[in-house]
Amino acid sequence: MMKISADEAREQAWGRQSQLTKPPGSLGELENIAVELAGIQRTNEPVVRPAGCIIFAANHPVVANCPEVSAFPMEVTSAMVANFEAGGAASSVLCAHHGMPQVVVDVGVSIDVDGVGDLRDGKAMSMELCRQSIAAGEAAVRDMVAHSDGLKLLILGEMGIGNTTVAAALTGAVLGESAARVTGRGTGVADPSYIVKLAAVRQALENVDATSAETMLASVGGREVAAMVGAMIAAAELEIPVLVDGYIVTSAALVAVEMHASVRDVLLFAHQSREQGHQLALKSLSANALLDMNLALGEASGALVAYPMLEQACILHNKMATFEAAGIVKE
Ligand SMILES: O=C(O)c1ccc[n+]([C@@H]2O[C@H](COP(=O)([O-])O)[C@@H](O)[C@H]2O)c1
Ligand SMILES: Cc1cc2nc[nH]c2cc1C
Repeated sequence: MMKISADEAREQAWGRQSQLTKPPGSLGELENIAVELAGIQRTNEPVVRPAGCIIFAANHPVVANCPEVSAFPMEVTSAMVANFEAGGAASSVLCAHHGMPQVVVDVGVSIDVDGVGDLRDGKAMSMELCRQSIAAGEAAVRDMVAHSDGLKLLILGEMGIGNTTVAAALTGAVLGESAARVTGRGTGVADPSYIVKLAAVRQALENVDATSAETMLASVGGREVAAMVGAMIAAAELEIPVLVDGYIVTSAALVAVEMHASVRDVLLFAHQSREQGHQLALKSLSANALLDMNLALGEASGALVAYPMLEQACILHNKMATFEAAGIVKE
């Protein structure tokens, strides 16, 4: 298919929307989605099939050192990886339903936690490990593209007990927000644990290396978040739209956009998570999330629920009749 410039594609797409048999603007957000996808894909025939879903999984030393930050133990991360592979996780069920491949990439589920520092002292990862994780994310996208018949949409998700603490620390660091404004309940921590979680995020924000987005990622991030940063950078280079899931994926988006502003152009935001910090992150990215369904699961579930809306936006854009073709006189 002939590629045109992003501006030209958006202009043509708005032109087509205005000719379709509907009052102008009556398909609301579906029109914006179609035009946005047209711009990213640089065509007036946007499509989201074939789509692919990558889940990055990792554990976090902070959970070993301070288990109160999550309502679940870190063993659940590996158990859930097995559940994805067996097809029993929410996102596996939805991927199978959509006929979409789900690839699970282990970027550090088995970690050595003995005597290892964590995000509370600004030592979540060495810069070397952080860069390796970013590279793993980039490689996963390139691999998925190589094994697909022209990937048209990338859905990113994560699995990692403790990573709402990571997302809170990163969001607080990038946005300069307080721990209280970015820390939520994650998997459902009760009040006494929430106080400990809040203190962990506060400590991380005191010790974060705020020299650059990358140093923030290394000092208070996590491997799966770094991998998603790499995945977004690769997708932007390949002009593949990315449907962003919840709070943790959005915290990766904050970092990726700081590192490469052009990443923002390929991102669409599926939903507003229950996590309070997510709203602040979305606002700072000028993102208009498609759904607000009180979801707090992660693993790409919200993006997979929103996916049919993208598909419908495309088929309406490509297949509806124009006024001229239908012989309807507008005025
Ligand atoms: O994506 C979200 O907004 C989201 C909100 C709450 C929880 N999660 C998921 O739950 C896990 C992290 O929760 P926690 O309490 O262990 O930090 C991790 O595996 C995420 O996929 C995800
Ligand atoms: C059971 C379970 C499933 C998940 N999926 C993503 N994060 C999760 C966290 C838990 C605890």
